[in-house]
Amino acid sequence: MNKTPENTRVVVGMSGGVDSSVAALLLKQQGYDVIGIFMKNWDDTDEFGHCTAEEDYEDVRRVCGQIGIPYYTVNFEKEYWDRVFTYFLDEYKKGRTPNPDVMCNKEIKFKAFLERALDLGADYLATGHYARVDFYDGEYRMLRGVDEKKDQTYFLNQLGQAQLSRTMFPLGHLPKTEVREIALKAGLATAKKKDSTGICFIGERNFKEFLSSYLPANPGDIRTVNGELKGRHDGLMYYTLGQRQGLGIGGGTGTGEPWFVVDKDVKQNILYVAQGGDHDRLYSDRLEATDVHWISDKEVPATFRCTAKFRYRQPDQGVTVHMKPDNCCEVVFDEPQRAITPGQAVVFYKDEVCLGGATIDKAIKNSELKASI
Ligand SMILES: Nc1ncnc2c1ncn2[C@@H]1O[C@H](COP(=O)(O)OP(=O)(O)OP(=O)(O)O)[C@@H](O)[C@H]1O
Repeated sequence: MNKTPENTRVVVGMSGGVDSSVAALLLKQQGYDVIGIFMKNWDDTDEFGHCTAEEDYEDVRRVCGQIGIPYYTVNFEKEYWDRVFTYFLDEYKKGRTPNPDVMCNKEIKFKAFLERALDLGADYLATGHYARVDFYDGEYRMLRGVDEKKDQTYFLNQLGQAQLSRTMFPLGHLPKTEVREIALKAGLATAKKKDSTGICFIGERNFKEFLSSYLPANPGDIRTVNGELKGRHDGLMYYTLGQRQGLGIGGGTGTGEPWFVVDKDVKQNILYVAQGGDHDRLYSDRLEATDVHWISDKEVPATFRCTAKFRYRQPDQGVTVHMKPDNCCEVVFDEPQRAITPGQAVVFYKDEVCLGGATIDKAIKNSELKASI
């Protein structure tokens, strides 16, 4: 049977936000057999019995009613806990800064959820992500969303051929402003809803309080890069490289500039700080990464040039990638980079195409290399 929109079933991941609402609306208008599914991954009932997932589901219900599509709910709390939250805590325990959104896309949205959608007879899973999929030279490719400010390929870097062959991103070719306009024109209940923020599925939290309820805090010394004692930290897990706020130490001494986190010594439990947001200690020339993943199944050269992002929304940086054994790589930067953070993702691009990504393990200065020869 020839596939037409009418006989193509698409499950849309409905978050109760404007993006997934418009994704579902557009697919329905194109004639697809659309089903909306809301995923619950976290029990977020607070001490007052208030639960944002319930409010979001209420929005999903209203919007699906307006669009005229059936809707269901699935629960992946256990999978989220086992595959995303456990990793999240483990990374913090190691003094690293994890990226739960990347892991959630890999393990939940485009694994557990996609599998469930296919079990329900869907041909595709669609989401409101700002990214595009195309088929070129015998393979699926993931391209950046055309709205540069909203492009979400950074978080989707772990998808592969199997996922992309079953994925639709109906908003990838639209600017966000147009998505809002479409929602307003259609009178969708979520048209004016604010974009979601905070930790993936867990939402906006007092980060310190939240983390301390899962991991014991281990206070220790704050020292300058010259070893001078500057104060006490509440636990290394609360701090990220390049961070300025929340150190509890004023300027006033030395150069008078504010203090920044420049290093963490997990073994000795010391937080290292230096003055000035552009301090030399914050910069590195290359990084080592693990768990390298390529979206294409074609063989990757041992060394190649491309661009990379080391954090979401960073402009692309020129790099040379050297593949290493055991799925590792070394990434050499054209220009020194600030605050390369272990645990975060490095994501590779060739023009519009997202090539894949890896987990940053270590930032390295060229001077360290020379010193060790
Ligand atoms: N609870 C959920 N259930 C099902 N799908 C979800 C859920 N949360 C997010 N998604 C899917 O993942 C996409 C990206 O999620 P993200 O958290 O980045 O939301 P967003 O960009 O604010 O989008 P939205 O406006 O749809 O909330 C959503 O557009 C939606 O398709």
